[in-house]
Amino acid sequence: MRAVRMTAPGVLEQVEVPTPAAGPGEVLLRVGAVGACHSDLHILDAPAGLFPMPMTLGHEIAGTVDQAGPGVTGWTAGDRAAVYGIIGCGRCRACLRGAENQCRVVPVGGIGLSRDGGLAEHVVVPASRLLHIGELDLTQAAPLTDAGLTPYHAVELARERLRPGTSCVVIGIGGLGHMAVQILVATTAVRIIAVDTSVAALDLASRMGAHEVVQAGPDSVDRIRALVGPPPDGADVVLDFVGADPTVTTARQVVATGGQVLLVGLAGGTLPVRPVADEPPTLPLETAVEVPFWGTRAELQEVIALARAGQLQADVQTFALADAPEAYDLLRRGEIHGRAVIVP
Ligand SMILES: NC(=O)c1ccc[n+]([C@@H]2O[C@H](COP(=O)([O-])OP(=O)(O)OC[C@H]3O[C@@H](n4cnc5c(N)ncnc54)[C@H](O)[C@@H]3O)[C@@H](O)[C@H]2O)c1
Ligand SMILES: [Zn+2]
Repeated sequence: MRAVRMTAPGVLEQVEVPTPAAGPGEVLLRVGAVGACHSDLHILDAPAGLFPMPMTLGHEIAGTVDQAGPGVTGWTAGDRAAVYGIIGCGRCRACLRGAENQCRVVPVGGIGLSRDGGLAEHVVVPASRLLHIGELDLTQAAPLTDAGLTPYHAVELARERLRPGTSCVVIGIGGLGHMAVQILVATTAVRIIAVDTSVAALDLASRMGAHEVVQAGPDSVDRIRALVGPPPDGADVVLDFVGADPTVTTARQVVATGGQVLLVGLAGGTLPVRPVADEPPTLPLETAVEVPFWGTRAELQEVIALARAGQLQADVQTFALADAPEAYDLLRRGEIHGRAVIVP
């Protein structure tokens, strides 16, 4: 079969590999759609040794069951499914309460992270990772599994503060951010302020229901404060889907006293958390800082339900498998709006 693999650090190429077979408890899936996540770029850029190599990338997968391995019940050939990408140990305290995204044994275990992913004609996944998608299109279902699930989980973590009448600043309106805006619209009554460097991304944010948009630049802190109020007032919640120095700095300067910053983006920024020693403090008093990672299977089921109810729809741009390297180049240059989805 054809697969797009990371063959060396930074190198993504289409190669021929043997079609895998489903082992006990596993399912062979014919891949229908795979989202191109910015995390794949971080994986490509990571130093050798952090991730298996060569490895087929792609952790945002939807497809059709081709073959169920020995012992699999409940799934048969032809069933359509979305794939929950995390594979925890299944035995630690976190996994046992369903928080496989906090597994303490396999911290970043998953499909396309620690084993071959979905940028291929087929992928083998544990049957326990499959979720039914009803009538949803595979190109719509795939982005739900990360671009939908991760912001949904972040919003769940912030639920306590996202009361009616509060404000939420969403930084980075890309694959995850444009889903975050819709999730906030569908599940809260907060005022949504979208921030991005790109005008096209801000247009997308407005279409998705953001109440105000701010183009990121030297004056973004002042412009956001003009909307949410100056310290000690500010945004009740900041969702940072970039995580670079300029965005984490913005986040800590616009978050309200008693507010919450959720650092989702992995762009290597540093967020100093030393409220007592600093003068003035790096973060307002009583600020919560969280570092969400992906989400739980139960949350993915809710995300799928939200999409089936017509309240969450990825803005998708599709590419053939052979064009996956081009899709990632465009993503790196900031020229993908919404989510690039590869259709093998
Ligand atoms: N924590 C997790 O579980 C998790 C899961 C998935 C992705 N991620 C990470 O989240 C980040 C976003 O992923 P994505 O796939 O949505 O990426 P994306 O490339 O689709 O979107 C990024 C957006 O951020 C905007 N942006 C870039 N620099 C900016 C700046 N300085 N100020 C404001 N906006 C800026 C871009 O214009 C773009 O719209 C990545 O770092 C990714 O690795 C984390
Ligand atoms: Zn575990």
